[in-house]
Amino acid sequence: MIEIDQLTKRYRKVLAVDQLTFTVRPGQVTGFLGPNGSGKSTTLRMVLGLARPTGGAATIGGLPFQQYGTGLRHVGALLDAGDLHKGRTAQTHLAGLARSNGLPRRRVREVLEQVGLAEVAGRRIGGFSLGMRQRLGIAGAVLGDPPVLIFDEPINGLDPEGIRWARELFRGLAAEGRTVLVSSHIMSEMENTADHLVVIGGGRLIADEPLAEFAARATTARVIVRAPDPAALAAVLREAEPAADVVVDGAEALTVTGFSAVRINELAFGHRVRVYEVTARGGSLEEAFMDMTAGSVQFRTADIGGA
Ligand SMILES: Nc1ncnc2c1ncn2[C@@H]1O[C@H](COP(=O)(O)OP(=O)(O)OP(=O)(O)O)[C@@H](O)[C@H]1O
Repeated sequence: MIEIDQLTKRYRKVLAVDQLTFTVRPGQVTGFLGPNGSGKSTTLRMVLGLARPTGGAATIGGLPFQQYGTGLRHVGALLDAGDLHKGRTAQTHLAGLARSNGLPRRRVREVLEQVGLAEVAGRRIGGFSLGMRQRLGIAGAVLGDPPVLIFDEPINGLDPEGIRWARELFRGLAAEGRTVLVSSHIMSEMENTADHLVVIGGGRLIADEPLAEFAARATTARVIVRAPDPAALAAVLREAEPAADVVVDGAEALTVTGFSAVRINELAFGHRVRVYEVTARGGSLEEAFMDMTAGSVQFRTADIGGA
């Protein structure tokens, strides 16, 4: 279990993490989501004792990370796949980690097989693709067979086959009862991977809930209606269902949540209100995530032009 309690990190003017509180439980994959610059890496670095919190605390199994002696037996992590000694081979890199963490040498061969790098074990890391480096980083994380695993953007650079492999690996590790925390800035990467979601924006907690609950909310069907007199139709719908969400969108359109397209048609017909078109739309998780974090996105596309 990873417990994050009022965790805060300030870098001069930037409040990177702002009183963040959440718990990562064993036996499931927790997706840690947020747009670029939302504070995911900073949070993970604090959990791993690589950055000192300005306030609050992060503990793993009730203790700060620094109190675990041979770290890799307790917590495995992939932080930055680029941060590897390029002159070493995959084999020597992992052998070094095994030695410094008091792990049996046979684990090196086992994890190289597990991540699909056995055949390139003797090649220098400098010649590895980003996907191969991610696999090597994942190998390092699982080397000590730890009960807690943290992966920062592990899907980055993997091809579709690699993504499927990583997803199954994470799910398998969770099914063995381990605590698995996986960060990403892309919702769709988490859709078939995570059981639970923690969403942050601007260093603050935005959502902490099972993926199924997030999905149920996100995919609530909206119905778009085109009608010559949308206000008249809105009045009919609001009278029929005061709790429904009815928004007049311009001169000839309505967006309605809480009614089926069929019911809207029937109500309109019953009240002799004319409609041109009734279209049902299911929202995607990606859309819901973007809506949810819109207020906190640091680098908007429009800013890039430098206007
Ligand atoms: N060492 C540092 N010094 C100063 N500011 C920093 C430092 N590390 C991170 N920041 C700032 O803190 C904020 C959060 O950054 P962080 O890397 O944690 O976000 P992230 O969610 O991991 O983003 P990404 O998805 O782009 O990796 C950003 O504004 C970043 O510029």
